[in-house]
Amino acid sequence: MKIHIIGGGNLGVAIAKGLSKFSQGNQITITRRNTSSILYLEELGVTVSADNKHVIQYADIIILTIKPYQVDTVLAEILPVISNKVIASAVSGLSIENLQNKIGAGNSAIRIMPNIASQFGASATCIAFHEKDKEKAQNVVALFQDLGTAPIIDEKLMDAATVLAASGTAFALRYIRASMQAGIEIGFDWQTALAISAQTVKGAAEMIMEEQIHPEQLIDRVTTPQGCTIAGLNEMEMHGFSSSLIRGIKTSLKQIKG
Ligand SMILES: NC(=O)C1=CN([C@@H]2O[C@H](COP(=O)(O)OP(=O)(O)OC[C@H]3O[C@@H](n4cnc5c(N)ncnc54)[C@H](OP(=O)(O)O)[C@@H]3O)[C@@H](O)[C@H]2O)C=CC1
Ligand SMILES: O=C(O)[C@@H]1CCC=N1
Repeated sequence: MKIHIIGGGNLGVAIAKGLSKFSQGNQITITRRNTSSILYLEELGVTVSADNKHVIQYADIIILTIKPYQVDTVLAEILPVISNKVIASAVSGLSIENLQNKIGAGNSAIRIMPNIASQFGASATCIAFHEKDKEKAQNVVALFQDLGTAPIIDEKLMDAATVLAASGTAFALRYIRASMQAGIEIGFDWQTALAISAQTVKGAAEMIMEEQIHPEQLIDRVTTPQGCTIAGLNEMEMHGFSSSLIRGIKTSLKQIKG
């Protein structure tokens, strides 16, 4: 397929890199106004352009990875030269209905919420679309399945997905950083502490995904009675570990909803 990514920033580049590695047989074009920092993507076989319209008429899927306030400018530029296109938007807060109204009935609006782990084929990309576009959305779903998981969700959960799955990357990284900092305090150099913390999180996530059980069942396997784990966990909870995470996620959601 021919994939046209508009907005070669953090997310757009992660998707382009992921597609070049994990989704064979696609032709990828990525655009931004100042291309100098992403020209290296050409070495991965990705076409880089400052012209949003460059080969767009051949695109099977157009992916929007621009900021909300950049949408109208970009659409004004591309709409005169496209018709009958699938436009997959990762723009946070932009509803399918709003995008569909902007792009007209001749094109299809699909909403996607990937995260930057797309680059490593490890994103959790939530996807929503209207029933009329069910068939056209299948290519988008298949594409993002190559980049990790791609659950189809009800659009009313899209803002929640943004926070859980996209902002969630930063939340998980902050846990890893805190764990690393503690690791330094108890005797490791930062590199060793970081490597141990990251691998431990990866191992925990793999167990959850493999066994598909409640985390507390796995936690129970680690917490030896009178042992160090339960002592540490209880101390963390007394200082608001879970509640601070929950409050943070709910605050992020409020920020999107405005
Ligand atoms: N970062 C993330 O983890 C995630 C982000 N999102 C959403 O994705 C969108 C992009 O986020 P993010 O990648 O972080 O933002 P960035 O600012 O990193 O990327 C946006 C890119 O768009 C380019 N751009 C701006 N105007 C135009 C234009 N007229 N034509 C073409 N390109 C343009 C900018 O480059 P230049 O100025 O050179 O044109 C910039 O590189 C946002 O809506 C965000 O909410 C969603 C999920 C995860
Ligand atoms: O922070 C943001 O607004 C964007 C959306 C999710 C991740 N980054």
